[in-house]
Amino acid sequence: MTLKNMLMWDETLFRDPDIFEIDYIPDQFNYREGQMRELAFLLRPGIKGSRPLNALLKGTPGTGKTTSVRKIFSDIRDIPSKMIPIHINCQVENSRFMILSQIYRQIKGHNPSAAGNSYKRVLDSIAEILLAEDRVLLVALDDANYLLFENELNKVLYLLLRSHETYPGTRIGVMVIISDMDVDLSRELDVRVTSVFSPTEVYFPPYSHDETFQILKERVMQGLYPGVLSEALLEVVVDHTLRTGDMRVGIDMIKRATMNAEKDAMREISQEHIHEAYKISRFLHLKYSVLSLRREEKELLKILIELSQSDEQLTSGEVYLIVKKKLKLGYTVYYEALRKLDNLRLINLQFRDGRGRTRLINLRYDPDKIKLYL
Ligand SMILES: Nc1ncnc2c1ncn2[C@@H]1O[C@H](COP(=O)(O)OP(=O)(O)OP(=O)(O)O)[C@@H](O)[C@H]1O
Repeated sequence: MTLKNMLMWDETLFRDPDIFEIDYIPDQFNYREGQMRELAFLLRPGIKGSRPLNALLKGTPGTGKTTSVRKIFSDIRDIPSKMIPIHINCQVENSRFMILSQIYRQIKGHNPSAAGNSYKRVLDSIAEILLAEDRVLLVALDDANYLLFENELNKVLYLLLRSHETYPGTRIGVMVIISDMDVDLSRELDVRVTSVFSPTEVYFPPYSHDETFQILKERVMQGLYPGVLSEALLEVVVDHTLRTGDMRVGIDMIKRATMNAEKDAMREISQEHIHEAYKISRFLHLKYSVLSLRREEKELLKILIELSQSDEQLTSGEVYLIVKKKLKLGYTVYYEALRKLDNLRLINLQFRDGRGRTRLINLRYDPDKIKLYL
């Protein structure tokens, strides 16, 4: 095909490409009825104006937590309700000030005034609105594992859940969403928070083989023309998806495989198209984790990559000597950054027996792959 013909080519295998977008909310959302019911039960008091019950949603990435919350929030907005539901993506809004500003923005439709440049002022304004309008606030902290650094989760929960002490009459409920199953919140939260935060836990188990197959099949039927992806090859996609445990990988693979087939001007996806797609889609997690890092965390990761080229086992103590010189970070900030990389599963931090605080550091991905996103 000439380049011109390629640009003009308007045949597509996608019936609706939006179906495979990352923020698409599916109409068909099966296998999560139990969790949705439980959430509805917890939130129900908020509709009438009481404080909703707090919830902790747990489950590995891509098990439908965000989608469940978005669907319930959309239902709440459709009925007469005193509750204002606010969804916060903590990968993006990762400090107390940013979260409060985002809550304000979602309520008012614009930024807090420039004069309100402290979290306290923003919280004052939010409380004022809630009291004046007799509204209840429900805040979903999605991917709250990103707030486990620098004590942000404690700070945010403290402000939201104890707001009635500072602003009597305010009612705020919180949903904390965690996708890292190794996180033990009871160890992360301090007493001032746990004394007011005893959430009901709602668990999102990984999807089974059959569930994954049905969910992906539904997407294919909606998003692609008939015959583009055979059931046998869909099985291959399902196997890869189960291996990563994240439904997003399957959805992304189907999109990429279809684009690969289009590029070859084929009407059907082949095994090779899927194979090529998986090479990229399996790194979805890596990509989003690296993109969410702060500047100094990225710099630290670069140093770890550089040092990992030698055969020496990396230890936290030795790496610090280099980090101190190159990045001028204090030990606490450095150690927090290491912990974050470990939490995001970019590195593995392991205790070494009998050597005090020093830890062994191993990269979890091929350094060349990480570099692609740095
Ligand atoms: N039961 C389901 N039916 C249809 N699509 C689903 C279902 N569960 C998950 N998905 C799809 O899988 C993708 C990931 O789901 P979602 O973002 O809700 O997961 P999550 O548990 O919030 O992940 P993370 O912890 O990484 O934020 C989304 O594109 C969503 O539409």
